[in-house]
Amino acid sequence: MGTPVNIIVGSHVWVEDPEIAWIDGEVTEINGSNATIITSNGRTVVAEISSIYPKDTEAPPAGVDDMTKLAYLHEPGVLHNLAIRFSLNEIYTYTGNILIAVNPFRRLPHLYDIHMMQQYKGAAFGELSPHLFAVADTCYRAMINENGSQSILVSGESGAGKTETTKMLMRYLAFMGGRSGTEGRTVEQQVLESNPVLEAFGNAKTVKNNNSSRFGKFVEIQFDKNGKISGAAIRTYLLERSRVCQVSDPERNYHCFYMLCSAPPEDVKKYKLGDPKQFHYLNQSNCYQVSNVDDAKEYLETRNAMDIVGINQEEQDAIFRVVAAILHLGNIEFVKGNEVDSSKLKNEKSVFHLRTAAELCDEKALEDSLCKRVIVTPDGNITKPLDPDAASLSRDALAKTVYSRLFDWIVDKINSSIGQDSNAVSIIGVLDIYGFESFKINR
Ligand SMILES: Nc1ncnc2c1ncn2[C@@H]1O[C@H](COP(=O)(O)OP(=O)(O)OP(=O)(O)O)[C@@H](O)[C@H]1O
Repeated sequence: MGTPVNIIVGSHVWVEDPEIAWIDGEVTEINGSNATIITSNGRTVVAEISSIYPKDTEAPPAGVDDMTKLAYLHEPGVLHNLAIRFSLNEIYTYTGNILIAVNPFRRLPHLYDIHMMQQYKGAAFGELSPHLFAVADTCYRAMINENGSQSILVSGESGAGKTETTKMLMRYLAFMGGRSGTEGRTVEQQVLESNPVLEAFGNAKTVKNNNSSRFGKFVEIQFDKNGKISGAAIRTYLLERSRVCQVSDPERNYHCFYMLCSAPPEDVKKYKLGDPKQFHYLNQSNCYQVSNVDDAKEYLETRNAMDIVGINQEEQDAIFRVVAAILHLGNIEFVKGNEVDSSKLKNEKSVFHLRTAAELCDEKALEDSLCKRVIVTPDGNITKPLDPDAASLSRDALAKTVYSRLFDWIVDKINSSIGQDSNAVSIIGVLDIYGFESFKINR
């Protein structure tokens, strides 16, 4: 990336800065492979020539809307251009036909209203300011004109704004391909309405994002020969299972657990729940609340969203019984049993939680499945007791499996209620795959 050959005394350059990443300055001296630079904030810095980059002094003060127009396409040049545009409330910038979005972390409703959609409808790519509607519009037109399916990939680190972007893309596609005057709710409405349900079960508060999707999602919008939406399917990938039984400060488990603990008193009583602090799967972290989120309200809204996507009351009750059973399962503790390397339930409290979790199945079978392992041999099955640590591990494995199956079941249910069109002529797929975090220690 570096072009050290061009750097001479008097060159305007970018040099690394510990606080603001890159700072501009002027080279005042060159000594072997080092350059002395006076930065624009008045500091004198000595840096290796190979680590400094030329600055385009003729670049427009408001930046460029397509990064391919930059004289130097290097990291400081790109970041500087995005920063200037961001300071002018321009959160979108192109690099060729790729759209870069910088998360504004505040609502900008004027960017996404119906007037904006109307402006982008049919406009050539690059004719108007960079916008995700331009990407969606190009995609839709390519599908119609070339009679072929299209995909949009939304990628970025956690908290970058992928899910919000995906929702806006879907809104635009619904605006273009939505049917008007049909009876009942349209496919596109149903897809958008399924978001709160998926988020309740698949999103959690993380260090980077209070509403982080812990699964990847591929939304497939199906179109008929007239370019109208005729069906849709949501496919999910890689739900983060470990979160169900392991959370650490300042993160939370999946939203649905806290919602259920904050449900109206009759529901809390029915599922034998209470303060989230009582539950092992929730109290490993001290974070129980998310700022500006009312879990009690979210519970009612999730129930309402479930009604809308076609999950009936009986099914909703079954779903929440499973969620509650997982919390009870997590509170079952084990101590050493009478035999060597065996385990038994620790106390009456553990018996209560086992019994409650077992309301979904058989109590004895559940206890055996946690405290014993069945080994299949050619001579028949051998049952081996498990020590308390191994029993806790099998409890956690069960919780994770039950939760991920519950999640898959909910996704299937949403899909069957939205309805797929087996005669669809083409599809537009939007892939929103969750951001991977880079920690000092990756677990
Ligand atoms: N275009 C936008 N306008 C306003 N706010 C936004 C926009 N994009 C993102 N945000 C804000 O940033 C937050 C995080 O965005 P989002 O959940 O879409 O990130 P993500 O990339 O999907 O993260 P993760 O991978 O963790 O799920 C949102 O809750 C919202 O508050």
